[in-house]
Amino acid sequence: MRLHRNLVFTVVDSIKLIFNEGEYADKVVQKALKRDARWGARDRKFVAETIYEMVRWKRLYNEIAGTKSHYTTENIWKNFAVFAVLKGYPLPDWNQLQGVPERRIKGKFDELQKVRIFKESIPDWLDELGVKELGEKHWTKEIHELNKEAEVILRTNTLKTTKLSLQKKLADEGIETVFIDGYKDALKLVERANVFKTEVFKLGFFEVQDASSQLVAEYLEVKPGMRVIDTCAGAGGKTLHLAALMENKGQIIATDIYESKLKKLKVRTRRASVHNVTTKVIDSSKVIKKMKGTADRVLIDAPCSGIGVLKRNPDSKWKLQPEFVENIIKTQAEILESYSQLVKVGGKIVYATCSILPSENEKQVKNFLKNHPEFELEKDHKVSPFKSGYDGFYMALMKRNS
Ligand SMILES: C[S@@+](CC[C@H](N)C(=O)[O-])C[C@H]1O[C@@H](n2cnc3c(N)ncnc32)[C@H](O)[C@@H]1O
Repeated sequence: MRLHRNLVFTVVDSIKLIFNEGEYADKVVQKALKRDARWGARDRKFVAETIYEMVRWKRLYNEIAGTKSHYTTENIWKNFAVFAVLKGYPLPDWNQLQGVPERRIKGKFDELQKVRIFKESIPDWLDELGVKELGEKHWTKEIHELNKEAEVILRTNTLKTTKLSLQKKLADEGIETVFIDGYKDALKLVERANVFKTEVFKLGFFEVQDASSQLVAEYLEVKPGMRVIDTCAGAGGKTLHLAALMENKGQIIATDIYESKLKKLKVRTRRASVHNVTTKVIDSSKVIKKMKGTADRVLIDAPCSGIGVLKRNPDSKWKLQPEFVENIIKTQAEILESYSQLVKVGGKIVYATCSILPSENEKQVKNFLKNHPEFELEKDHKVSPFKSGYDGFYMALMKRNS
């Protein structure tokens, strides 16, 4: 296990882009991986994982290294030194790594394990919010889990193949996967790999989609031939799943306020051979008005804090602000109020988020039901990252009775 100069320099430059230029970690990682075509799988793995680790543990490393959050190149190297020492890399004889206090780093790390904001490397406000919403014991478990690296999960596109056949084809391309109990169409990668390069991806045989997220479309109880509105469709992760569950029969109207996302959705439908989706940009209140009371099923996959998916987006810990969470809670209530009206009498809606905060989840549903006696809650499901090992999600199925 040796540190290679060009890989570490790429990591340092990438951290600058994320923390000083405000770029998104996943985009920066993608760019970094294109830097040298000669890098092998192990080099690429080192670059991607080290960038994510340095983002995830920023506050912990800052505290150990005595660096401030605004980064000079010198400070990034100091944080990198903390990473290298804690991961057990022998330090090379480079100028940037002269005089690294290895014993002090290890001692400080042990000392900080007693303080949650440092141990779990989170901002004060997020820790306070987590404790307030979930209670200290529950929050401590969830945030610990949310700091682990996300596994790669695939959803079989049942319009094109079966899970077993997909597993065999991936194995032929050198990618080992396993089934996961309780997730009908999911395959889990045994080892991280770039699945987007495979032939089976190009053929539309699967989508990358976390296991918890795969529960949402199923929760809506769709059937072939139904008219379904996916109100916050984004780039269509759940739209594609709905289409597969509906066997491409019936109609799905995918809406969002961003046209750019719906364009990506269209590209994905073509690859997945999905034929029953039309898209509509919500650019005025008329779009919603026109569709009132017309749907058998409505999915409201609401915008949220994303606290349930911190594994996947560790930079959200630093980008998210308390004001954003307060505002998004108001937006969710408005969205639920307005889009629930799209369903017919006798039809059903699912309200879902990728958050674990009751304020964004069961409390929203409770408030909505208080003001809407025409709806009843059939069931709801909280997916705990700690208990499941996957993303944190919430979903509630409600029926419109009158
Ligand atoms: C959780 S994401 C959706 C993810 C998507 N359903 C999927 O499975 O890939 C929430 C989406 O809501 C959209 N959004 C935000 N405000 C909205 C609004 N007022 N009406 C409709 N969509 C909205 C965002 O653009 C974002 O794409």
